[in-house]
Amino acid sequence: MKFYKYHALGNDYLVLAPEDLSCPLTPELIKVICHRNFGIGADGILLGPFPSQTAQFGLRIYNPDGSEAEKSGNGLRIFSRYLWDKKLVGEQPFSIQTLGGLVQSVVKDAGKTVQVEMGKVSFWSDEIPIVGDRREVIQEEIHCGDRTFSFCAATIGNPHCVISLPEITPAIAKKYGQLLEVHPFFPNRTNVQFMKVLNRNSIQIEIWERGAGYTLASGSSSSAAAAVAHKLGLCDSSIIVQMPGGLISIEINDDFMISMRGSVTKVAKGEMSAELFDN
Ligand SMILES: N[C@@H](CCC[C@H](N)C(=O)O)C(=O)O
Repeated sequence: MKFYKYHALGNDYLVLAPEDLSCPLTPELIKVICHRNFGIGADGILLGPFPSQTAQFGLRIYNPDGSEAEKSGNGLRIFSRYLWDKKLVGEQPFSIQTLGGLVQSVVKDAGKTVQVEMGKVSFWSDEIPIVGDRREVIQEEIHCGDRTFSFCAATIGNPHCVISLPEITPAIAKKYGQLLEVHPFFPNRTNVQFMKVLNRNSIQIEIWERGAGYTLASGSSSSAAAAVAHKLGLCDSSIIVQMPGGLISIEINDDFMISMRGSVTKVAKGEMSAELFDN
């Protein structure tokens, strides 16, 4: 089975074309393919393009635990670059349908940069989803292990839990991220971001991704964390998000529509061995 590998700031994805699948992409198969020792290794799989009734291209996004994600910012930049590499798109904007909604994408700088109109961030509990009465989830308390955090919840198609702290570390994201991902507040689990506001136009985040664990960067996490910083009045509408893997630029309009811009790097193309699927 043919595969293409890309990374967006160290968040790595495999792109598989539906017509290249030699068997159904089951959760078990996804786990093996994404495994860093027993497979190729990836933070997720992008399966597409599919025909779509509403967009030029349809995309399915899978986490390395085999679950399906509604949206992925880095995944969308990577998939856009893949479409550009395949000469299916050029310099003009194009649309992609995900389970988490329709986005507009444009490839720039000879494929090195992609800008995605990611859609709208909502803080409404029923849209995220998060348990309890319908409300915008802003600075509520959540108990987790030996800590109680103040958090905001948001969705940009996929769910996010954003915690603002004076200092953040990878260790904090790893220790509490895995507990918050499966916290009973979030019926569909959640992505988690620990955020440090640096100034009116920049934040730093550490990320724990639903279904993937600790990652070096995330586009939907950048969008959600920047939207929270803006909603809380801590940042303006143009925000640089610093992550261990690098920087993403976020622009937020008055309706919390998000424009995300960042780099993509092509890593490899190859052929998976049938032996990989033996067990
Ligand atoms: N890496 C992604 C997010 C991928 C999906 C996420 N793990 C989820 O389950 O929602 C990004 O760049 O946004």
